[in-house]
Amino acid sequence: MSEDKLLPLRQQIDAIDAEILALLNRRAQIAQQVGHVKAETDAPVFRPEREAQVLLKVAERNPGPLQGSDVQTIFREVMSACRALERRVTVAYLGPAGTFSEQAVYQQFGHAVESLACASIDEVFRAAEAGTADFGVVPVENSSEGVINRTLDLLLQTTLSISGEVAIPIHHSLMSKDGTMTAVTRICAHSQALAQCNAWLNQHYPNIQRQAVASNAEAARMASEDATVAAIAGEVAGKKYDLQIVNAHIQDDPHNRTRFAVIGRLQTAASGRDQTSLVLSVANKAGAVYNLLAPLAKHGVSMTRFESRPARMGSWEYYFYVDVEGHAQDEKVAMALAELKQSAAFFKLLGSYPFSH
Ligand SMILES: O=C(O)C(=O)C[C@]1(C(=O)O)C=C[C@@H](O)C=C1
Repeated sequence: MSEDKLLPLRQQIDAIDAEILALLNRRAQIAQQVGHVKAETDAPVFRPEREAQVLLKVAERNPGPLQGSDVQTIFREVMSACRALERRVTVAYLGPAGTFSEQAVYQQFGHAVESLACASIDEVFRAAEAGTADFGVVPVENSSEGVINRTLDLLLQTTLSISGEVAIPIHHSLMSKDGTMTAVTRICAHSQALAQCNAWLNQHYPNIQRQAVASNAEAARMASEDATVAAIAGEVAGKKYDLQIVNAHIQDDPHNRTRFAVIGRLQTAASGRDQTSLVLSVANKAGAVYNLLAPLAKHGVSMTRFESRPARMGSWEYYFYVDVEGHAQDEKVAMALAELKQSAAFFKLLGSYPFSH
């Protein structure tokens, strides 16, 4: 009988689990001591640069057979639980629960956090600015649909910094109460999700009405109460509202991803592999943008992202959202930024934080 063979293997697993448990609690005790040291100087509990270093190190050291990314998921939760012994941080996000924004919160902070669902991106900023939340998580850009304008506008005005970045794959599923489309007369989702699945919907359900609603989670809630509604949402939202999958992964771009910014009062220290975000504008004359960016090339700083937004002041002026490799305190980045600041009509450092791709 295979059970006879399983028993000794399970005994070995039990013994190893006891060792892991003892080690985890030893680690937690040290984290508590770290917490006391930090409390003496009112130092920040969440240290994104340190967590990024720990996660990088475990992936590098991992001998297998466990996959590096799975080991990182485990250690993210270990650090989250240890951090919660120091203090449980509160993180505001664009709700309701079950959205990809909530998933981004857990991807950055692990599950031992207090997550605070907000009704709008503005409210996430307000919660973090007012201190109701320690951090906020806001969507910045979707790989198929482009930038989230409201977030870019609010980053321009806020007193907060970007302290981290999370990119998560966005997989949409078509779901209904019974897992079929028999009774369905309406497909509901957030307008971005409808756009991201447009070609698939045209091909498979060209004659079913589509309706944009406030969020995919709201669509899932509607579908759970009404058999004539199907929702497009992530599977987390589907599970939350007990929906069945009609078709999984229906987004037109299989590599569809959304980047989220972690915003807070914290200025993240250098981790060794960092990125810096800034906003610039220049006077409207020929060659101005080219000249503006010259200091980056001069100091050998790579630009990883360049996005322009109209300044909305009547004239055709633009704000440029630029990401560069490195931390603002790295010597060559610091020199390049000082020169950029001198020549730009407007300069705002949004923050430096661990590189996450
Ligand atoms: O090293 C610290 O500063 C800690 O508080 C410990 C720890 C960890 O568990 O490793 C926990 C929280 C911080 O965000 C970083 C790391």
